[in-house]
Amino acid sequence: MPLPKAELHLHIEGTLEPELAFELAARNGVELPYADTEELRKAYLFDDLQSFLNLYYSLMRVLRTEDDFAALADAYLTRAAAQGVRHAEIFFDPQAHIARGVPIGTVVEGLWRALSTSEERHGISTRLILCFLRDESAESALLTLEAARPYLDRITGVGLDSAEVGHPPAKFREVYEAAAALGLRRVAHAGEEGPPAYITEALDVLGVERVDHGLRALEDPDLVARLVRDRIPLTLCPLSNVRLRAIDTLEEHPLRAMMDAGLLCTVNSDDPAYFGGYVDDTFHAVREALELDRERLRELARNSFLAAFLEDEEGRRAGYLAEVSAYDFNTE
Ligand SMILES: Nc1ncnc2[nH]cnc12
Ligand SMILES: [Zn+2]
Repeated sequence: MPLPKAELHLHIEGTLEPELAFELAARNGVELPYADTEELRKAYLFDDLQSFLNLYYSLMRVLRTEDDFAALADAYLTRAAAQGVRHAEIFFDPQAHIARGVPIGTVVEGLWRALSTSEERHGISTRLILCFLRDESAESALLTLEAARPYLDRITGVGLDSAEVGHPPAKFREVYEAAAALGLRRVAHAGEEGPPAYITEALDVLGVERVDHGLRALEDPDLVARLVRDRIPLTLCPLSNVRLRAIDTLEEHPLRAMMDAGLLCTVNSDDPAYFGGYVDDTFHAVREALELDRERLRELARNSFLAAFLEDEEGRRAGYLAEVSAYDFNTE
């Protein structure tokens, strides 16, 4: 039995495995520029975030109907359950679908079909987080939030993703203010490739409660002191950082140093179909590479539940935390 954990940084479109991509392509009559799944997998060699995003957006063309989004989410939840995930906060990128003529309603209804039965079918509680694409305009983000209005009872929060450098958080001040006014929680990718100043700006200008990645935080001691003092969680994605060449090797990942600095770190899979592992695979990889002992792993699992948006269900959070405390590593 794997260590119980929450996954807080997971792009549902990044869980599209080659097998499902080909199945949906056939079903929807979409041509893929790869002969088979093996050839597609060979394309998973990235130089940086942008080179990954190019493939990520291109492969999404196979997702067209509610059934497709339901199948995508159900496949993720099935895998996540086997990885010890008890709670998942799932990102989706509506603008990437709307731009292809797939309405946001198709996306949300499809995802919701899988999420609404996730507890009974997979033993996983879920939240949905709508991400704005930061390389699109602020106006487009506002229109997206407007388009999401009929579905807000299913959406817990907003996030910010896609190409980071050159698209600082402040560009999205207005849409984050509107999201806050609608009672939505706020997170943002920051400090993945971009500088630590983007993390500070996401806190100051967007009012984020959690930072996605925050990999470069250690470069700014004042920022670290603030993140520690305010207990702002970071959703780190170590396998992603290596695959997108933000760092050279997993052994050089700052996760251990960040934990030593008192930061509230969590470990997540980001886009597991592309980066070589789901979340428990990631736990195992960092455990080996950074020589983390069992209590460090337990701390990461505990942090994942502390950082989760479970304020409306504190009893559930307490139950998950008790599962972590009681976990016996000998049953792994
Ligand atoms: N790691 C990542 N960074 C930014 N945007 C993303 N979209 C999907 N994965 C992403
Ligand atoms: Zn991400």
